[in-house]
Amino acid sequence: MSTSERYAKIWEGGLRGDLREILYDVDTLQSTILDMGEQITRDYAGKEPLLVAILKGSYPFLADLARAINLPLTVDFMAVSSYKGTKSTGVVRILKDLDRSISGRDVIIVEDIIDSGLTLQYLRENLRGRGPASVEIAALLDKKVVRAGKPNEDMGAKYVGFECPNEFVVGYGLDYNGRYRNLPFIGVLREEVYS
Ligand SMILES: O=P(O)(O)OC[C@H]1O[C@H](OP(=O)(O)OP(=O)(O)O)[C@H](O)[C@@H]1O
Ligand code: HPA
Ligand SMILES: [Mg+2]
Repeated sequence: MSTSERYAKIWEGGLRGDLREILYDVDTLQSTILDMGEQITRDYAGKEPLLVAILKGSYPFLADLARAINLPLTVDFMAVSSYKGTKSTGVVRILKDLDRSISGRDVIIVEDIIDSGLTLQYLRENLRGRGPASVEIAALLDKKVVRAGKPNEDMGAKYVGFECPNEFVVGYGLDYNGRYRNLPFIGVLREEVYS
C-alpha cells in the first residue's frame, strides 16, 4: 500500500467526518511542497537560510518543507497566536520568541496560512528590525480573496503553495480551537461544527 493509501485508510471515519470537503489531499500537498523546496534550494544556493517557523500551525509544513531543501539550514521557532475559534482577535501575541539572534541571516518565515495578513505583517516588521540580511515568506496557503482591494492584498510572499478560497480550513497544522492539526490533508469544516 502506498503512503497516501495508508493515510486514506487511517482517516476513513472519525474526525474526517467533520469536514465538508477536502481541498488539498496528501499527494497534492506533498508535491507542491517538494516543488517549493526545489525552488528554495535553487534561490538560496551558496547560502545557509534560517527557517523561522510560526507555531503552532506551521509544524507539519516546516517538517516537510525542510526535508525538501537540499542546503545546510537551521530552524528556529516563534509561537504567536491571534485566533479564537474562526475569528482573528486583531491582536498578535508573541507566546515564544526566537532562541537566537537573526542578525546577518537569510530568514525565511514559514507559515501555514496568510488570512487577514495581520500575523505576518506584524512578524515581518518585527524580524526586519533585528538586522537580518533578508526576510522572505514561505506560506502554504494564501487566502488572498479576503484581502481583495485592501492595501495588504499582495503580502509579497515569495513562496506560496496554494491560493485558498474564502473558507475556514483545517488540517495539516491548521486548527479549530486546537483540534484537527493532525489531519494529513486540508479541508473545509462543516458549519455545524463551529456554529
Ligand atoms: O493572516 P491572519 O489573519 O493573521 O491569520 C494567519 C495566522 O492565524 C493562524 O494562527 P493562530 O493565531 O490560529 O495560531 P496557531 O498557529 O497556534 O493556531 C495561522 O497559523 C497564522 O499564523
Ligand atoms: O482558515 C483558517 N483555518 C485555521 N486557522 C486559520 N487562521 C487563519 N485562518 C485560518
Ligand atoms: Mg490557529
